[in-house]
Amino acid sequence: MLLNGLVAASSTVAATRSRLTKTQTLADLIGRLEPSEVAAAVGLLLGRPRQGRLGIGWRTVHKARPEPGAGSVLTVSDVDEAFSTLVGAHGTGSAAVRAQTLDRLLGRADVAEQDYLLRVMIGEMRTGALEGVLVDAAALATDTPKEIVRRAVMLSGDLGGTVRAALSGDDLTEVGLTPGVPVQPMLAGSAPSAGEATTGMGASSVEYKLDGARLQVHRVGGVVTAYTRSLADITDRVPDIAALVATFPGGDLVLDGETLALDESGAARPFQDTMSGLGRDAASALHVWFFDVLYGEGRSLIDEPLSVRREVLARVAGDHVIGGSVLPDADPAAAQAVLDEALARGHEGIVVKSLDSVYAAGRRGANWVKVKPVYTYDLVVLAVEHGSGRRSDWLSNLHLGARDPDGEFGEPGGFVMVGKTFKGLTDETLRWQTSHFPTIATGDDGHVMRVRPETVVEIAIDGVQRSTRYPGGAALRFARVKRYRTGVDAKPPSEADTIGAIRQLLPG
Ligand SMILES: Nc1ncnc2c1ncn2[C@@H]1O[C@H](COP(=O)(O)OP(=O)(O)OP(=O)(O)O)[C@@H](O)[C@H]1O
Repeated sequence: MLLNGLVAASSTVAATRSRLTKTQTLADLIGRLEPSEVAAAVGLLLGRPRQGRLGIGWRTVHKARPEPGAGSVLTVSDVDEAFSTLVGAHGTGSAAVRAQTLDRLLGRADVAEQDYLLRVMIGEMRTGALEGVLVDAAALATDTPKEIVRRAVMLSGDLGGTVRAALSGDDLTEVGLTPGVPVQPMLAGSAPSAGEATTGMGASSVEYKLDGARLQVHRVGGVVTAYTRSLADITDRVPDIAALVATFPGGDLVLDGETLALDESGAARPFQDTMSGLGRDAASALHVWFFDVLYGEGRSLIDEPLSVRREVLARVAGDHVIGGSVLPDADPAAAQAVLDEALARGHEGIVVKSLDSVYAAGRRGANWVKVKPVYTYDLVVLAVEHGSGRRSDWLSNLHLGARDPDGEFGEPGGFVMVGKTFKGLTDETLRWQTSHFPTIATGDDGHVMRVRPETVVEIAIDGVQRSTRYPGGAALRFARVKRYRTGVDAKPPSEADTIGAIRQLLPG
């Protein structure tokens, strides 16, 4: 397929708010792709080349931009090949190879194609929200139920591969959970109180919500591998946990849990300590509690109710199962008692889970509901101001954006500014952000450095007020930085909190 077909489809998708039009446009496009082009095309559409990061900054690209060509000659495969050359170039002479590759590629592209490629190459494409639409489009193009495509993507962790398999006529229902292949974790919705979390839930498991880092641990043929929330392999940073899981009874396993640093008295330590434990070799202070099992006793358990999974978990992980209580029916007072107990032990809150529910990989829903007494939101840094006074050498004040998936207040899939903060930044965090943001800068007027919207930061607030200054009509009150969602605790911008969630806190 010619690149310009993909660029045209992509601009149709960006120009409409109708999910149906987006889906149909992409379904048409998918229907015209050769199976061999699918992975590259999906990568281009999502702004995430299948080769991974191309290591090209906006400066290089702005310098490198040659005169546009006539267009309509580049194919998706040409682009894919050029990207492979770019990531494959190492060592002496690699700079010249990269410059030449870039020049050849862009010299054959017209203006629209150049713009598209540049945005993909520097990672400026904001299409995280497109993943769901692509799943629907693949379902439509191959006449497969959406749920089946979605499930295959979650279980294989590979959207491009799933679309290719569907196009080639493979039976996607056969894609199952495979120990060793990490799956998107199930996520929690939220409720303002224990009472509201239990409403309508029926029998539930009310668990402590530990303020650590999510860990998915696989054991295959005795070999243990641990993954973060965003499915990065961190086995070598949690050797004690890997050794512990190696001693659990039975064969292959997939466990879901939380790792946390504890002090000598057994009390939870601040979140930063967990992170530095993961960062250094001194991982011995890290403990782990499991709250779910996805594979065990010789079979996949994701379609079993939580009640069954918890029984297996108790047999497999024994003392390492997370604390909490099982409630036979909705019982606000009992759930509140578990919340009080969790807070008294220094935990963040509780997660109330329906005992009837299956493990819905990658889903945030009503079957897991978290309750935390402090409001925290994961927002995206849109820009950062150069500091003044004591902070004049640092990048300090952050401009914070909430996700706007439907384009209610701007571009669909974009971000709406809801506030600024320089509170809560430690010297270490200031140092980190001062070196990080220039690597993703898209412009700098000497006061404000604009950055690609990809850094997620967890912000605590006291509330939200009406605002005429910000386009979403909402401004954060007393925003302060809790932590960056990077590294082991990474969260992608496509999962940041939405402007809708922030506006829910508006008074009256
Ligand atoms: N008992 C538990 N059950 C499920 N998750 C738990 C539990 N204890 C701690 N967690 C953590 O809580 C997270 C869900 O809550 P929360 O939303 O506050 O965290 P998050 O990482 O910001 O967001 P997300 O819900 O998007 O994962 C899980 O990802 C997991 O890391």
